[in-house]
Amino acid sequence: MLILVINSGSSSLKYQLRELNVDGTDTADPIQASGLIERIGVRGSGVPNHTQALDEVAKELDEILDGRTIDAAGHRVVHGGERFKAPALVDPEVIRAVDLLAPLAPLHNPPATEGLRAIRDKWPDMPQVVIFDTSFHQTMPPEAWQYAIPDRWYVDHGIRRYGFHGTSHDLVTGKTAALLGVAREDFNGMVLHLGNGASATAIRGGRSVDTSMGYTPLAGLVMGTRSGDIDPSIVTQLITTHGYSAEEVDWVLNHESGLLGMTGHADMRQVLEAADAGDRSSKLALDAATYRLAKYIGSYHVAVGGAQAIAFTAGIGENSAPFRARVLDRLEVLGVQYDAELNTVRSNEPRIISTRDSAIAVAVVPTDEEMAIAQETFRVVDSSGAWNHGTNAWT
Ligand SMILES: Nc1ncnc2c1ncn2[C@@H]1O[C@H](COP(=O)(O)OP(=O)(O)O)[C@@H](O)[C@H]1O
Ligand SMILES: CC(=O)OP(=O)(O)O
Ligand SMILES: [Mg+2]
Repeated sequence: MLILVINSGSSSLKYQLRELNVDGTDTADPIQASGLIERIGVRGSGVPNHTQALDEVAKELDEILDGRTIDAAGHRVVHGGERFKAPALVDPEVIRAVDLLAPLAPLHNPPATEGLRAIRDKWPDMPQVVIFDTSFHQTMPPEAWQYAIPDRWYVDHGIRRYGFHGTSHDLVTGKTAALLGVAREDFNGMVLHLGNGASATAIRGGRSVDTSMGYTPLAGLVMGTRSGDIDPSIVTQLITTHGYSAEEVDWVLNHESGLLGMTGHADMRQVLEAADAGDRSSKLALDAATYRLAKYIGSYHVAVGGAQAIAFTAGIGENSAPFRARVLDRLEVLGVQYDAELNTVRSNEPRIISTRDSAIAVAVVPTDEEMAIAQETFRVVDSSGAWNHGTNAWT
């Protein structure tokens, strides 16, 4: 079985071609091809839109496929609104529904629908599945997702907390419960997905009950280029008093803030290096990022009714022992104790880095969104009987 995984970012397209066994499990060497097309729609890049980017992907794949056909495509879609609580098999109505969610994720959903349409046109018989970053968080109770704003803004515009990175939070929740040897339904804890975009999720009974991103992926933690939480009046003041346009403010908060805004570096490795070399703004940025994360962990300890574990995942969470140490040092008051040596061990396996006496276990658990998307795609197509071989998903 060959599954094409597509992750359309606002100006990039990542893909993986993965091979699964006929029962939907990974083969020994599942990644058959992978690639990244960047700077889509940026002037002078030569790739004006996601449709053209997919043309390039198709060309690259043609050589690797050598006559074999792809069995299905799975797309990461950032925003599924309230409608999509689970992955869905794509038909024309689903594409339209994703399109209608564009106002909630103007940078992310339009490229995703462009990708869905491009694949439909190129391989009309190939079943496609959409997997949403928001789905996992649809279990949050209203007290967690409702903002204290007039109800009509929710009713008329869909303004509420949605949350993102759900595919990763879901996968890591399952792996962490397994690592602890507890049933997923009995697992309470937090998952910290710390990549370029970063979010923390409170997990109670194996489900999301709160998460740090909000209406959009701009809210919450200090990220590579995003501010995370700020006072909303900053936005209105910049526009009404200081002459900025709404577009400029939106751009700066999403692309020129966070670590980049504070230090000149969006990449955590560079920030850590500069801080070690004595750079004051980098030290302050690390303090701000770890302080805010520690505050979220403290509040989620309350939200989940007492955490059994804290799981670190994604680029920074999996790879940066110094960043983890700086966060964990702030959690002593919760009885968290970690083993400084275990923290620095490099491994691709889920592992515990806390001491036996720690009141809350601390785990490092690798995520793999592409693997999860491929397996979900298989499961959805398989259970709907839509494997093409003669049938056409579009008729
Ligand atoms: N060894 C490391 N030490 C510190 N940070 C790291 C390390 N490896 C990766 N990172 C950080 O991980 C982040 C990227 O995470 P990743 O999950 O790959 O992001 P995304 O999928 O959102 O692009 C970057 O900030 C990068 O600096
Ligand atoms: C939703 C989101 O923030 O995604 P990413 O981390 O890939 O930017
Ligand atoms: Mg990511």
